[in-house]
Amino acid sequence: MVLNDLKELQPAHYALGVVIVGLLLRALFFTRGTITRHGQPIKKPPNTLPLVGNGIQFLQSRWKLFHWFAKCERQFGYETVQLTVPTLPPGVLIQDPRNLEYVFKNEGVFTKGTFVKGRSWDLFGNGIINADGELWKVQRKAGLSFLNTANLRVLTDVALPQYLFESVDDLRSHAGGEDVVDLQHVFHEITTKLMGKMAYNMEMHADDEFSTSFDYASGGTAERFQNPLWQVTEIFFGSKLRKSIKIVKDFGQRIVSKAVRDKADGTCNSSKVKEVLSQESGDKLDQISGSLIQSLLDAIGNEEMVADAALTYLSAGRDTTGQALTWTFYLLMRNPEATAKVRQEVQHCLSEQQEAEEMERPNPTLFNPISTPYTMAVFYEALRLFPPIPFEIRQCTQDATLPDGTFLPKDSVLVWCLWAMQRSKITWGENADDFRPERFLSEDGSKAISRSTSEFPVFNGGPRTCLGKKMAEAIAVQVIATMAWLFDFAPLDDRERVSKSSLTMPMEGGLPVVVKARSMGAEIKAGTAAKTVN
Ligand code: HEM
Repeated sequence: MVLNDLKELQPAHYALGVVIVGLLLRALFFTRGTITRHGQPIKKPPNTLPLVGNGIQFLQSRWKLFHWFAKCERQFGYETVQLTVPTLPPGVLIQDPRNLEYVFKNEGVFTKGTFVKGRSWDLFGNGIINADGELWKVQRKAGLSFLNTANLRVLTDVALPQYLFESVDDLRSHAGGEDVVDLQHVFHEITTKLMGKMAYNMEMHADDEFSTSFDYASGGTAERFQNPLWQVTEIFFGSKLRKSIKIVKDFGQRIVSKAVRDKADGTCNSSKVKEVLSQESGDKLDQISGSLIQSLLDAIGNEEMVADAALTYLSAGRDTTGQALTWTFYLLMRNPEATAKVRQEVQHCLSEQQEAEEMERPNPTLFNPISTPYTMAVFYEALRLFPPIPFEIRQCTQDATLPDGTFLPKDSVLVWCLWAMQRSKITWGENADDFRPERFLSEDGSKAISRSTSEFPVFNGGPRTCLGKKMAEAIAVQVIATMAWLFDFAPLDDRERVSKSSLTMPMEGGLPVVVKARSMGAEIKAGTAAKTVN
C-alpha cells in the first residue's frame, strides 16, 4: 500500500531520511524497563539483529511475518521470547496457553493501551475494540442487549436465509458455464447485507464505496502495527488512507443521524423483534432493523461515540465471518472427502425432515451447530488454520509477572499470534498443519467440541470474548451446509492463497472459482429411500 503511494513522494526524501535517523537515535538512547525471567534476560527470536532488533521482520509482508511467528513457536515451544523493534516499548511474544489464560483473566492489567489505540484511533475512535474501562463496559452491555436470543433467532430464521438465497440464485445464474466467480465477494455480500440491515437498517453491499474504503482503511491501519515509523511515512504516503478513513467516518455519522431520526419517528423499537417472529407475512426485515444502533444510542448519549461504536460492530461482525467462510471453502475445495462428509450430514438432515423436492431449495434453518456437528467442526478447523484476527496485542498498565516467571515492566507490549499458536504441535499434535475437522468432534462424532480459549483463542477469551461468537457459528453452518450441498466449486488454479494487509484476514485477490450446480437426482432418490425405510 505504502509502495503504491510512492508517486506522492516528491521533495520529501531528505526530510524523511532525517526524521528516520532521528527516531532511530532516539530509540537507541531511550531508557526502557527490562524484561527478565527469574532475574535473567529472556531469549531473542531467530533473525534478531543488532540495533534494529526484529524491526526488519515487522516490515515484511504479513504472510511472511505469520510464518516467522510460527517459526518462533516451532523453535521455542511455549517459551516467552523477547520482541525488539526500534522506537517501540519493550515487548514479548507469548506462546504458552497458561500465560494467555492469565492475560485473559487480568483484563485490567493487560489492556489495549496507547499502543493499540494510538494506531487504530483514526478508524475506530472510541469503538468497543479500542475502548478500555467504563467506555468498553457500556458498549459491551449495549451489544449484549442487542445480541439477545430473540435477535439471534431473527437473524438465523429470517434475515440469513433471505440473503443466503439471494446469493444462491446469483450463483445459479453463473453455474455451468465458464464464468469465474469470486467466492470471497459472495460471502462478503451476505455478511455485509446481514450486518448492514440487521444492525443499522441500511441497505449495504460488498462493493459500496463505504465497503471498499473500509477495506483500504483496515489495510492501512494494520500496516501501522508493522511499521514503527508509520507516523512519518504517512505524512508522505498517507493521503489515500486519510481519504478512506474520512469516507468511513462520514458514513458512520450518517448511520447515527438516521438512527436518531428513526428514534424520533418511532420507527425503531427493539421490542418489535419479538412481534416479527410471530408474523406470517410482510417484509419482516423492515420491521426489526435498527436494534443495535438503538441500543447504542440508548446506552451512550454522545453521537460521535455511537458512530465509532456502530462502525466497530459492523467491522467486527462482517469481515471476520465473511473471510472465515472464504478460507473454509478454500480448504473444502482442497479436501473433497470433507466436502463429501458435509453433504452426507446435510442429506441426513433433509431426508429426516423435508420433502424430497425441497432438496433443491433446502431450508437453511435446519442446519445449526447441533444438527450439523461435522459442518461446525469444519468451520472450527478453518478458524484454527486461518484465524480471522491473526494476532493480538495488549499493553501492561503496571508491572506484571506472567505464570512462567516473565517479568514485564509497565507499558510493555504483549503479542500473541493466533496463526502460530493454533499451529502449535505441542497443543494440536504432530498433524497440526493438516486440515482435520475430526479434532473438533466428540469421539462418537455426534457433537462439535471447541477447545479452551487459551489454546484456541480465535474468539478471544475472558471478559472480552467475542460478542458475536454464536451469531458467527449460526451463520457459518447455514452458509457452509447450503452452499456445499447445492454447488460444486472448482478453484481457478492451485496457487496457495495468502492474506492481504488488513486488521482481519481477507484473501489477497479473492477466491476465484468456477461454479457448477449439483444434480439433485441421486440425492432425491437417496432421500426418498431413507424416508421410506424410516
Ligand atoms: C468468525 C467470526 C468471528 C471471529 C473469529 C471473531 C473474533 C473476535 C476476536 C478475536 C475478538 C477480540 C478482538 C480484540 O479485542 O482485539 C472479537 C471481539 C468482538 N467481536 Fe468478534 N469475531 C467474529 C464474529 C463476530 C460477529 C458476527 C460479531 C457480531 C456483532 C462480533 C462482534 C464482536 C465484538 C462486539 C467484539 C468486541 C468484544 C469486546 O471487546 O468486549 N464478532 N471477535
